[in-house]
Amino acid sequence: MSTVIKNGTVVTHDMSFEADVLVEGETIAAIGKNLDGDTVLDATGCYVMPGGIDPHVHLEMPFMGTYSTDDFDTGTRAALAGGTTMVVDFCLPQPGQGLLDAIQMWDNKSTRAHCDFSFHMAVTWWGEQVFDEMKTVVEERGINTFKHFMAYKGALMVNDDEMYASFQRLAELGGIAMVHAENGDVVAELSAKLLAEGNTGPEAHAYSRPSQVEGEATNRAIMIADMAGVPLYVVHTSCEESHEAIRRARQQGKRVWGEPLIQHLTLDESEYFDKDWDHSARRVMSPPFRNKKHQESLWHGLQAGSLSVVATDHCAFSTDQKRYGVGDFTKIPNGTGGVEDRIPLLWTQGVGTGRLTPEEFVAVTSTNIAKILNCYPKKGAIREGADADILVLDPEKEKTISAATQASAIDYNVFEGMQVKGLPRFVLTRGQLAVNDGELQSEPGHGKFVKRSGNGPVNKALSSWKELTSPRPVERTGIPATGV
Ligand SMILES: NC(=O)NCCC(=O)O
Ligand SMILES: [Zn+2]
Ligand SMILES: [Zn+2]
Repeated sequence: MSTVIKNGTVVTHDMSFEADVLVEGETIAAIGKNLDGDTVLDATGCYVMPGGIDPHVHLEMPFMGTYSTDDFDTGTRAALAGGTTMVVDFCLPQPGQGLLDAIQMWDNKSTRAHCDFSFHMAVTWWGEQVFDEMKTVVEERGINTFKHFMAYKGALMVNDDEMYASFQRLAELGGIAMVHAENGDVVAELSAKLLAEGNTGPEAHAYSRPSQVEGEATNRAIMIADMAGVPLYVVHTSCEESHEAIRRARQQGKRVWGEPLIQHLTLDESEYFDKDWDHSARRVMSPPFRNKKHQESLWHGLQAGSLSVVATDHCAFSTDQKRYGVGDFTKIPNGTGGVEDRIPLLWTQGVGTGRLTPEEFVAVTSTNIAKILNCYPKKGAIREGADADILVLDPEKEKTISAATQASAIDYNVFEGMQVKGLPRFVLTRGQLAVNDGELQSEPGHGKFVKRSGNGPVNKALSSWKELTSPRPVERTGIPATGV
């Protein structure tokens, strides 16, 4: 069975051109003029691009005494509805739990995925078992990215010595370090002080996490990664201080990437000052939404290339779950949804305004992260042999975002009421039609795990450079006799 997508404009990260795309089975078989197939999808007036990759989601995440509501079934369905064809979740070992054990749990959770997925591993504690199992995780399980939480003290947070040890191990294994960069000690102090002063509402969540805590932690992680000789990926970069650290590091030749979220690009801190407790609590996430100055900085970073990827950190809690924090903002489960809305919102507010070109849009929603994760060109590419993960985006199709019509399982949407122009006409996941003329028809269980080997091109380059520039003893002649 073959499918041909006809009459569209193919957009890749570096060029656009008119061509048909032929899909045979699960992969792209040909790109060219006048192609034929068993099924014809008409892409007249549309852009044909690599399906979105969201490298930061938490599906059924155990967190703050509950589990995030969207699981691999509803979450990946929502992804496809919004033009995303691959998501990457985080395996979170409990303190003392082995990494391979945690992967087993995530394998069990992900059997109903509608689109392809992969995992990052989180290093939530440190010991010999973690050190040993990291090798198996990279070399046998195909996970080359390891996240470190510098926040959530007393829960997921690791300290600098643990982070440095883990980063060094990753450098040996050809892995990539990831960080949630917020100074967890300072956040804990500020939170306790705010609560003691009677600041209990959701706005205090934002007060407890000023941009300095993120800027400081980002700088610290960059320096530790540089000393360990490992590439670094900074998740949910939300502010100028953090962006500035990443920008500077990249200008110095350090291998660092920054990931802004669609939420931070389009929503701001005024959400926390709403008189409705539920409205504000639903938008509690870490880092919190910032002011317009920070927002502009993130857009500029995407334009300049100092920020590389737009993600969502999709971690959707229902209103009832958010209410665990009535009377104490530190108990509001942190997280917001976005996986379904990232592509239409970024197209509308990025390409629609002229901030981004269509090619830059493809780069930051798909191709850049496929390269970073070392699964390019299987993913993130429209080219022969690539997986047929394809988004046909109709730039004229519009909607108003509403919880009433979303695929996500939660009872609200943080983007409620926002107008978007640029929606999927068709979405293919490994050749299977998941969105047909705007209608979702995906299947649970279709999604497969994507293995990603270590030692990608950036790891190889960085380790060569570190080897070349490593400290060496000076060869000397005429060493004086000891002076005693
Ligand atoms: N971001 C957030 O608030 N929740 C999800 C967990 C994390 O990524 O920190
Ligand atoms: Zn985080
Ligand atoms: Zn996250």
